[in-house]
Formats: sequence, structure tokens, C-alpha cells
Amino acid sequence: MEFDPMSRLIVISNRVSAPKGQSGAQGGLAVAFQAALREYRGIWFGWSGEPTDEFTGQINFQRSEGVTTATVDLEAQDIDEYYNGYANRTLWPLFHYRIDLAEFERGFEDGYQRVNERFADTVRPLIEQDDVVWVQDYHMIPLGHELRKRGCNNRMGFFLHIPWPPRRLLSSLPHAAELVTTLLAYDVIGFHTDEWLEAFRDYVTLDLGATMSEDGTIHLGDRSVKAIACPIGIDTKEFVEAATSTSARLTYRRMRDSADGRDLIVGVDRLDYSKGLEERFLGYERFLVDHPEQRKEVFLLQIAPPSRGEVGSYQRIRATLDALSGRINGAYADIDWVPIRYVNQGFPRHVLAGIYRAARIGLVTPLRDGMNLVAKEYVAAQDPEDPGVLILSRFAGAAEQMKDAVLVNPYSAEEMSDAIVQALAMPKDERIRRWRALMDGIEEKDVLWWRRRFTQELMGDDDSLAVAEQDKGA
Ligand SMILES: O=P(O)(O)OC[C@H]1O[C@H](O[C@H]2O[C@H](CO)[C@@H](O)[C@H](O)[C@H]2O)[C@H](O)[C@@H](O)[C@@H]1O
Ligand SMILES: O=c1ccn([C@@H]2O[C@H](COP(=O)(O)OP(=O)(O)O)[C@@H](O)[C@H]2O)c(=O)[nH]1
Repeated sequence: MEFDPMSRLIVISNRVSAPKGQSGAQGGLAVAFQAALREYRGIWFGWSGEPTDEFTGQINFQRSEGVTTATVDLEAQDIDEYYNGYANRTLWPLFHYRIDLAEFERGFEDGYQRVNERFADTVRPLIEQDDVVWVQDYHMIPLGHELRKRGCNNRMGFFLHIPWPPRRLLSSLPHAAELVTTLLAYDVIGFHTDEWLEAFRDYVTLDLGATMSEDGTIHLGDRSVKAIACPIGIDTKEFVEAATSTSARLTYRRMRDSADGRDLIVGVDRLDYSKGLEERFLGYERFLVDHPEQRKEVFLLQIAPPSRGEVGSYQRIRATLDALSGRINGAYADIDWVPIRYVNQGFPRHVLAGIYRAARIGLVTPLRDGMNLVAKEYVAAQDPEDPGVLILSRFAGAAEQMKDAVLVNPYSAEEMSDAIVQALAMPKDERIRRWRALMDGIEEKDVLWWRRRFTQELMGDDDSLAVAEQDKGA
């Protein structure tokens, strides 16, 4: 298929930029697209994060840092049923293997469908003949199908940023087959890992009766869809620069001064049950119990900005962590030392960069995670001469690429404790060797690699995308 060299990239996602007052808590998707979209002409469309009394479909265009965003406000009922409901009470827990937390309500399903139709009605007039459309994540699975119904024949891709669950688990979702079938309206479907890709192939071949050709193309009825694994990266170059900026240096110094010679272990996660924070605190407690001689030699800084606070399971995990951090600090603290600094606040990434660099250990232990960009940022921020050690959950998508981290089972407090001991004792040459291997990976497959890899699959030729105005002639 031939493409106009001036094709624009239309990215559609629920989250376009951080809601007011929540800077730092927007998660990896928004962060990744700020980096990836700066390079090309196009529009980034989605929800503003704001409520409105009545949905009008009025679009608010903004241009900031080289990216044009187009956002709409949603009614309170839409937000409740679509975002807090189907997206975050039904799909998110189920896709993160937490069927015990998944809520199945018809009202959520209806609201999800309604909002996807509203998005389709609103964005359709913005899409020109030669544009390429790229829809993001579990909030918008049926959007492509809705756009096709509205006569959109453009090339369309979909990327899932969270895990794809095993077939038997997905089967517990009412109308799973109908939902997954809508995905076949896209031309290319992307996942972060081979594991999620395999699980998707299992579902469409075994439950939907699709067939697969040798190159991995999936066929069902008159649809042929390419499904690929395409791991997202960070803006590595920018992050390395951020880690050595004046601001990061100041944060680094502040952290080192406050550490008072102790080793800093850092965790940075949205406050989400999928991030394994409760298990992390228990694993750290096990380390304190089993190694009393090391107690005052280290401390854990856990940064956990609140997320999705209107959803009950998020309120409960917050209360659990408040109690658990309080109990551990009460039990082990001394007059001059506190084992856990637990901070429910988001920080800008240039501050995080300084904190990562000051930390001897990056503790990234989700129970299940689509990718996890914090793991990659921690590595990018390290001092090449004296890098820290990444402890990474086997169940983060990032683990498929980051084999030189110290990999752990996050459910095992003993493994977590052993990993902390191993990381603290790790000789410098081994730290450097592991860091170099991890860094090579995140330099090679950064966020621009990810965007190019996906759009190449979608368009055959990434060069046909129109370059952003500010980049022309550069
Ligand atoms: O928009 P929110 O409800 O505040 O949630 C933030 C984002 O969380 C999820 O992020 C995922 O995408 C990351 C980048 O690919 C990936 O590294 C991480 O493992 C995922 O959890 C969610 O999928 C996004 O849509 C949200 O914007
Ligand atoms: O206080 C914070 C906490 C997190 N983040 C950023 O949020 C993203 C989190 O992405 P990740 O893929 O790790 O997880 P997600 O939250 O998307 O599930 C990373 O880029 C972090 O640097 C941030 O800017 N400030």
C-alpha cells in the first residue's frame, strides 16, 4: 500500500497529559508519548481528565513542547462507568491476574461502549484520508471497530500497554469474545512481550477460531491482522541528560546528605496493587529480621503517588500500606533511624533522576506489569563508574529484556531479602558489568525505536510520516 509522504500520525489514548495538580502521577504511557510524538506531525487525542455537566464533544486543542493535543471532557457518569468502572474495576484487575478484584457490571460495560462511541464520533472528523491512526490501551479496545463503522478506512493500529491474560482467565469476562473480536478491526496489534503476544494468539485461535499464517498474521472472516511484540522504551538520551543536570545533582546531594552514609534502596510506583508494594514492604521486613546487623546500614525510600483514588481496591491498598509502613517503622525504628520513608507524592522526573542515581538499589517488584518504565529509568540514571543494582520482578514485562538485573519472585519475601543482601554485597566489577549490559539494551531499544518499530509495521515505511514543523530542515 502506498502512503502520502505527508501522512499524519493520530494517536488516541485515554490519558493525554497529567490531570491538574497530579504532575508526576500520569504513568508511563503519557510519559512515553510526550517523547515519541515530538518528532512527527500529528494529533494526540483523548480525555482531558476533566468532568463536564453534559458531553458536547467540544475539542480543546493545545500545542505544547512540539506536540498538538486534542482533548474532550467527559460527564461524571461516563468517568464513573468507563474509566473508574470497566477500565479500572473490570479490565485492569482481570488483565493483571486479579480476578478476585474484578467487578463485572453491565452498567460499566455499557458506559465503556458509550464512551468509545463518543470518542469515535468526536475524533472521526479530525482524521484525514492519508492519516495513520494509532489507538492506545485497554480503555479503547472497541474504538477501531467504531471508527470502521463510521467509514474510516485508514490504516489503524492498537497497542496494549498492560499484560494480556491467559485464555482461561479472560474467559471469565462476560462478552470477552465480542470484545476481542472488535480488536480485529485494527491492522496491527502490539504487545510489550512475547508472553502477552502468545496469550493473545492462544485466545484468538482457540476461543475465536482464528487461523494464523507462518508470518504470524491472524485471519478471521475477512480480517487479516498482524500481532507483534514490540517493547516500549524510555527516552534514554534525555534521561541520561536529566540524571546529570544541575537539578538532578542537587537532588542527588540532598539524598546523599540525608542518607548519612547509609545505602538507599528506592521504589517508585503509582499506588497500585499490581505494583506489589505490600509484598515489597514484607520482603524488606524479612531482610531486616534476618539481617539485624545491616538494619541501620540501609533505608527504603518508597515514592507512591496516589492513583485511581475513586476505586475501592485502590483505597484499600492505600490503607493497607499506611498501616504496614507504620507497623514496620514502629517495630524497627530507632531514635536516629527509620527503616521506610513512605511518600505519597509524585515528583517530576528530573527529581526522580537524582534520587535514582543516589540509590544503591532500585527495587522494582510488581506482581504483574505490562512493561515498567521505572526499571529502565533507574538504569539510565546510574553513574557508569559506580552503578547501583536493579532488583526486578520476573513478572514485569521489562524482565523479558532486562535479564542482567537481579530477578526475583515478588511473592517470596525470602527471595526479596536474599536479593537485597546480594545487591548490597555485589562487587563493583559485577555491578558495572550488569549495568553495561542493561544500558546497552535500553540505549538500543528506546522510545523512538518503539514508535518506529510499530509504525513501520503499520505503514511499511516510517519515513512516510510527516515530520513536525520544528524538525523540518533540522
Ligand atoms: O492513566 P492512569 O489511570 O493514571 O494510569 C497510568 C498509566 O498506567 C498504565 O501504564 C502502563 O503503560 C506503561 C507504558 O507502556 C507500562 O510501562 C506499564 O507497565 C503499564 O502499567 C496504563 O496502561 C496506562 O494507560 C495509564 O496511562
Ligand atoms: O512521582 C512520580 C512517579 C512516577 N513517575 C513516572 O511515571 C512513569 C511510570 O511508568 P511505569 O511504566 O513504571 O508504570 P505505570 O505507572 O505506567 O503503570 C515513569 O515514567 C515515572 O518516571 C513520575 O514522573 N513521578
